[in-house]
Amino acid sequence: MGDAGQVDVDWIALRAAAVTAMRQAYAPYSGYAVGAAALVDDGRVVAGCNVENASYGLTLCAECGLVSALHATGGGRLVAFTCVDHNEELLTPCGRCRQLLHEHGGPNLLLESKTGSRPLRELLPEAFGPENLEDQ
Ligand SMILES: O=c1ccn([C@H]2C[C@H](O)[C@@H](CO)O2)c(=O)[nH]1
Ligand SMILES: [Zn+2]
Repeated sequence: MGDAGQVDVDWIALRAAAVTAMRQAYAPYSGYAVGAAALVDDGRVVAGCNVENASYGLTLCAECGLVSALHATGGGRLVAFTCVDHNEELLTPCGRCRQLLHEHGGPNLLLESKTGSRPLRELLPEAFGPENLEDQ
């Protein structure tokens, strides 16, 4: 972490972790391997790959594995995220995964893009989140 809440992100290292995860993908049905990696607020890097199923609708996106890894290794908040496909090209998370990332990183989570990075709030404006369930 740097000053004033700024985050120093090694995007190259993060992308390398996503590529490593992508190579572990189980995607025999779509043939579309995905790997995701994220920097956690304590400096850890967590990653995940997509895991498909013969019952297609049960497919787990790479982001699902990443969130599971986040909690399995100690929890924390996601601060920076990247995701690559089988060509090692950046991909934008599906709608469900934007919501998933919002839960664990909030609207300011940085997502790598071809032109730098952008906060999740730009991809998921006016998100529904945990704060909506307060004061019940
Ligand atoms: O954000 C996304 C979008 C798609 N996929 C996976 C799901 C499926 O296995 C394959 C094709 O949709 O890509 C992800 O892992 N993350
Ligand atoms: Zn998804």
